[in-house]
Amino acid sequence: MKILVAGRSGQVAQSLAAISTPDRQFVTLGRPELDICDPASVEAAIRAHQPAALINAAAYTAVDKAESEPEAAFAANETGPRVLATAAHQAGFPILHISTDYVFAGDKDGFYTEDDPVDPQSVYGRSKLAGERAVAEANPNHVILRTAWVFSPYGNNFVKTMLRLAADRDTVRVVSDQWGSPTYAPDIAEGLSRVLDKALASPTNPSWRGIFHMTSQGTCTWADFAEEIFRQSAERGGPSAKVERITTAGYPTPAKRPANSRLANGKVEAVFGFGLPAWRDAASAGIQALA
Ligand SMILES: NC(=O)C1=CN([C@@H]2O[C@H](COP(=O)(O)OP(=O)(O)OC[C@H]3O[C@@H](n4cnc5c(N)ncnc54)[C@H](O)[C@@H]3O)[C@@H](O)[C@H]2O)C=CC1
Repeated sequence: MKILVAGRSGQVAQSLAAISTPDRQFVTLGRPELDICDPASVEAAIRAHQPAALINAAAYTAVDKAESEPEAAFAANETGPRVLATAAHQAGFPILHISTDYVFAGDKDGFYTEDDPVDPQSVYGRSKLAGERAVAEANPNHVILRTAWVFSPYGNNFVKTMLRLAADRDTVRVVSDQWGSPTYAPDIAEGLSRVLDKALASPTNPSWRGIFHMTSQGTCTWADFAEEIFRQSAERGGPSAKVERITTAGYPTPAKRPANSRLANGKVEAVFGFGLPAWRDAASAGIQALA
């Protein structure tokens, strides 16, 4: 069985490609042959591969750059998901779509559930929220999985940045007033595959449709995450640095980040019967893969 994955070079797309088996082949496609904003290229990919489902792992993820490029962000994060969901609906199969903690304002005291009101504070967050709505409108057969703080052996991410910085400095300044769950893209890929099991086995069951939160277990600040990365890296003889804890105000960025990105995972556990590993175990797997 083939599963079409939009986005070939991204962290989640490459993690899906890595767990392909002869029984479940994740066919990852990206530009130029598959542009999610171009209906003709999406329809051609579906005709060529005859997949059983579609996963959208493509997105515009440059959070700060999005503030000055809203059209590009909305094209990839709203138009593209609508094109994919429409094509999947016409072909009669489900779409799994990935979204983000940035749909929330980040000012809640406690974990965000799927029922909490959204209130994105950045262009990226607004474009991702528009994408969630576009997918839900275009294809009732959808699962939208919101995740956060993604890292992996692939592409650019926080773990790689910390290890690179530690290679040539003693101290790294990291914000310590934003909370979330560092989530390992290979764990997201396993989670998507578990979701697919149910979605494909009982395609008419409405309980698996809708929005779900899926992050690592446990929460921390970016500074905590950096300290754990350096502790584990040092244990393996890799680069390490001291973390200087700073506030968000001390590290101004064009896009506002949610102070609280803690997502409650109870719904995905109840409906799909799994949870992702704890973030420290995820960090360990990531550092081992990079070593
Ligand atoms: N990176 C993170 O920390 C987080 C990511 N997410 C979401 O997770 C999903 C996967 O993220 P990552 O794997 O980290 O993203 P990534 O930035 O590593 O990969 C995105 C991929 O999409 C491709 N792409 C962009 N526009 C395209 C188009 N028009 N046609 C085809 N491909 C296109 C890019 O070339 C890139 O390969 C995204 O939906 C993202 O919004 C959610 C929360 C946090």
